[in-house]
Amino acid sequence: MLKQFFSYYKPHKRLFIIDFSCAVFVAILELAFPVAVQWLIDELLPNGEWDKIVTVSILLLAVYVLSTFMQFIVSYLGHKLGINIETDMREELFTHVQRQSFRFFDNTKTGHIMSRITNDLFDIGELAHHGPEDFFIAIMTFTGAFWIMFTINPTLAIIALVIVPLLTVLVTYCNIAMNKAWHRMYHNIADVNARVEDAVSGVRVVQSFTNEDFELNRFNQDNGRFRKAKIKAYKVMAGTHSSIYMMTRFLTLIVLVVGAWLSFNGSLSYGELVSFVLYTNVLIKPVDKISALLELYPKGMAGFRRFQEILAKEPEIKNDPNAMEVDKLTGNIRFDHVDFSYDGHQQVLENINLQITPGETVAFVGPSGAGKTTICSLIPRFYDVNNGSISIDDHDIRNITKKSLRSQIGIVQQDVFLFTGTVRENIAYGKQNATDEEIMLAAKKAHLDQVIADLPDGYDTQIGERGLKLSGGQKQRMAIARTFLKNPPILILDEATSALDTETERMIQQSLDQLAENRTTLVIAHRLATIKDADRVVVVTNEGIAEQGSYQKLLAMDAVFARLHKIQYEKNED
Ligand SMILES: Nc1ncnc2c1ncn2[C@@H]1O[C@H](COP(=O)(O)OP(=O)(O)OP(=O)(O)O)[C@@H](O)[C@H]1O
Repeated sequence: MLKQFFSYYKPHKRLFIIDFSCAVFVAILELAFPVAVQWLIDELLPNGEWDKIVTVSILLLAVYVLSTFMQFIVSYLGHKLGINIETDMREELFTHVQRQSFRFFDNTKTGHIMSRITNDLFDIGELAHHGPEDFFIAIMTFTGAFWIMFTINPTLAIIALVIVPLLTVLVTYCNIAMNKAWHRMYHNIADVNARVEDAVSGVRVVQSFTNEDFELNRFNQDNGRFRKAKIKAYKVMAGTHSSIYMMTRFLTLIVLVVGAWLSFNGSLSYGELVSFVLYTNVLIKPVDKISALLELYPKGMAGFRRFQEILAKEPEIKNDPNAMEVDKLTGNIRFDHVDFSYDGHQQVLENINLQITPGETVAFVGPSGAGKTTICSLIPRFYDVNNGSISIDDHDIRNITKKSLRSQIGIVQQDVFLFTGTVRENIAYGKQNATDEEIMLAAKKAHLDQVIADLPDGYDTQIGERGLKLSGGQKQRMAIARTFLKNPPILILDEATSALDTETERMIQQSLDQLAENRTTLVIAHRLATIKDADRVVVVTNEGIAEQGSYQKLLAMDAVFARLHKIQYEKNED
């Protein structure tokens, strides 16, 4: 995992080298300071060489100004390196998530994805900045300080070193405990995010059921679990820091007492004693750094592991290496012995055979849950069939690139999703490089031009998050307009005309009829009145395709369709 982690430094090698070199320079200066102090006390002070003392002090001042500048560079460039790596990872993750198939989103909570794209990556960025730099500098200063201490007085240096194995055991133990604690905490914050996402996007349902207290209760449970996990993580962290603090102070004390005794016996000069105590502090600093890394490393690595987990999930629907681009399909769709299951256990479609000719309008009707939407979801390869095949214009859709296949299919759903932005941007979603004229023409065809003219800023009106400032009918017309703009040869209309008043429905139906002209159209409709003019009606039941034919023919057959028809018209008469 570390190897994978370091591969993210590659594009920022130069930045890393500059940052790292400055950090090394700062560390060397730190090692040099006690030597200068020792020289000052033992050589210059007893001989009263004031001019030299002043020169050395000025030199030290210059060195410290330079060191401060280097510190600035280390801090600035180091963080820049961290944020660059974080940005790269975020882009990679976002691209990867965008490539995922529907099944991934069926099984992954949005809040969890958000958590990984924001919180996790923030900690990874911090680790990317501090991790290798602090680690190497800590090792360097530690060995440097120890080596100098050893040359001053080997006995005292070895006494000081005794603390190292103790610290190693402590550090390892804490590392394991903190790793666990942070991992748990990350899992819990992802749950909180998922809960917030649910409650906020579903706030209208929550409020209409006056279920605010219920939601608060569920939120509090997740939030409470997160609080508990975080407190535990901080407790482990506080224990780690204070144990390390105690050990390092204890070390200073030992060095001072033993050093004083050696000095009393004449084997250590005053300058050496002072320099030794100063070096003990230099020796302790890396331990402090490592203990800070102790906090960062498990956090960052826990985030990185979760980041890798998502990246390891290969998109289920992939392009075949030999997949071809299609330019203009005519819309000759064929289902050949198609079986499909969402979960691999429960069969949703079994042995479906269907042939749709170019330009034909086929309506799918049948009881709820029979698989009408599923049939239509297989055509743009939102899911792949388990057995059999689907072909368009005699090409198996698995041999066509996903992008070119989907560019040939337009989908208008009942539950229209619009993006935060203007009317213009939302219509243009159907064709990124559309001209204003094309956008206006599409709006006109969708009977939306008058509505837009009445909006305060016309095409530049902000429609609110997910189009909240528009009515249901207006949203649907926006979806129709952007499909007009896309101009695909194949059209899927998923219950596009339900839940609207008669006038709006009539208008939308007109737009849809116009949209369907010269295209192969699949309509999933519950309201039989809207499909009277369909070329063919396909009745889907839990057993598969029960019957198909023209509206009138199916009525005359007096079987499933006639029964559905009867139920619906009796209901309407009621
Ligand atoms: N994403 C999914 N994951 C798992 N099961 C699903 C998924 N979507 C639908 N199903 C199941 O597949 C079956 C067929 O659903 P589908 O939505 O295709 O039916 P439908 O005929 O379009 O129903 P409706 O008329 O109510 O929209 C149902 O049992 C449904 O629970």
